[in-house]
Amino acid sequence: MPTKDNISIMLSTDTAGAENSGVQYLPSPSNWDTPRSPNQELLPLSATVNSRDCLEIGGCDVMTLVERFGSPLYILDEVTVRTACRQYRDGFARYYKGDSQVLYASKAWNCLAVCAIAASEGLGIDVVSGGELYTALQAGVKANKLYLHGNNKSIAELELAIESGCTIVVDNWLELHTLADWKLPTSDLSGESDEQPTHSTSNPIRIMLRLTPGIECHTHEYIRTGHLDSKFGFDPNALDQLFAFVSQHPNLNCIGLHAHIGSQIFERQPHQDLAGVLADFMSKASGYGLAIQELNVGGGLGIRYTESDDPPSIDDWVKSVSEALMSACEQQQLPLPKLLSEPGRSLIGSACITAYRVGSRKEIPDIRTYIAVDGGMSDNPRPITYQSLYRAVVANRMSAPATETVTLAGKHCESGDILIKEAILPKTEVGDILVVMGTGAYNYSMASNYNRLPRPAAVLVNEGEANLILKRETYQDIIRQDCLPERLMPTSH
Ligand SMILES: Cc1ncc(COP(=O)(O)O)c(C=O)c1O
Ligand SMILES: N[C@@H](CCCC[NH3+])C(=O)O
Repeated sequence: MPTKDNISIMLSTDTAGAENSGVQYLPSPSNWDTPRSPNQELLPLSATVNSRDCLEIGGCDVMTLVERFGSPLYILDEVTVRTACRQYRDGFARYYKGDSQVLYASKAWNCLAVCAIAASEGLGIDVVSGGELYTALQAGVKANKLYLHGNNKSIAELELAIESGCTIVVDNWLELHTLADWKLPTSDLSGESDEQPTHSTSNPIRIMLRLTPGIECHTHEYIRTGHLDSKFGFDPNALDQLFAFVSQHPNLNCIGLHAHIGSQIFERQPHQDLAGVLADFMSKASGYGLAIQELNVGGGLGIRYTESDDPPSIDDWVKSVSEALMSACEQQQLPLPKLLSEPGRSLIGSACITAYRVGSRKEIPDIRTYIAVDGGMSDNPRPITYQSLYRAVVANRMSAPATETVTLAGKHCESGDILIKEAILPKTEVGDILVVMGTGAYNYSMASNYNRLPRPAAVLVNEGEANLILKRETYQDIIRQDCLPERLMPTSH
């Protein structure tokens, strides 16, 4: 965390042209005592600049981390993740008069260490596949805090969820029928086993229903989910049929309703509207005898990727959602349900940076200068997928004034492999460490081996210590799943 000593170092380096150098992105000193909302910062909360003019995260010099762990390197700041978890958790405890539970939407970054951190802060985990569920279980997350999503869950995924005892967020009729007809284990039917059946009418399957709320929000069309024309959730026009079906199947224990409207949202109104819509749905469900105990408003709060992004703070978002749900329940004279939320990006996005080494430079007079780094769309597919904007700094010369506009390119065999189209940077040299900020969400989790690049390592930093949380892949890892039929072996040629 920032200390008085490194505050003065930072101030001594930022006198010349700080507004135009990497130093401009440091969290503001006036807010260091009361941490700012992580989703409103470009750099992690612990970011400082040391006497070598190098960026430090979690008390670790980024240059030194790259020398030790190689590049590209995801660097995750523990303080920032924990701060975001606490701001959500404590915010709901403060503003919402009923019970609440924050679930980390682990699709943003699912791995053992991140699941373990979220769980240690009292959060549950939202998983969206057998792989994410397995990881969370292996990280020691308790099944009663796990919720399985997915619009096309396989039988094997449902089995894992039922066996482990996590809650299933049912998305569609096929899944609902499958669960309603779920066979009891044969051992239970024969009565020969002492083992408790995983479910029965006396121990029904715990489900929630995902409903499409019909709410539009302003975000990229690929990451909008709450509008009627969405592949996710039950159509709100078929609620009578849905609630009637669920109420007639005693081996389904429907404890709650869920909706999620989209991701990277800066407006507060859509989530306030959602709280009202969910309260309406809950009231309708009670007409069918369904005792809904939990309402889940999903995730979606955006983060600052560039100076012009202006998301509400976590605290503001939590307050407005809590107040909206309390007021909707009061109007409809409903008891306050347990309020669940599922933030992903705003919990982890701003906690991580990606460090690259600068390589080749190509100057095309009067057109553009390309600077290439040693990663690209395989470690951060967001720019090429959603035209997402990022900002970068040169980590080993944080106070050097930015003097040129360049295009930051990846190393993939793809012209669209551009991380930042117009990066304003100091003149870079081969070997400089270029840091792209805000890469905690949907970077590692969407990473690929395109062009057979090994996926980068990730380190967790805190108070001067760096722990590896993901090993860098090797070439052996790259061919691990390859099979070479015998007739193709070199000796048979
Ligand atoms: C069902 C569900 N919950 C939670 C999230 C997390 O969203 P975000 O990362 O924007 O908070 C998503 C992603 O959009 C989602 O689909
Ligand atoms: N992958 C998207 C977010 C999708 C969230 C899942 N519904 C992104 O990178 O912005």
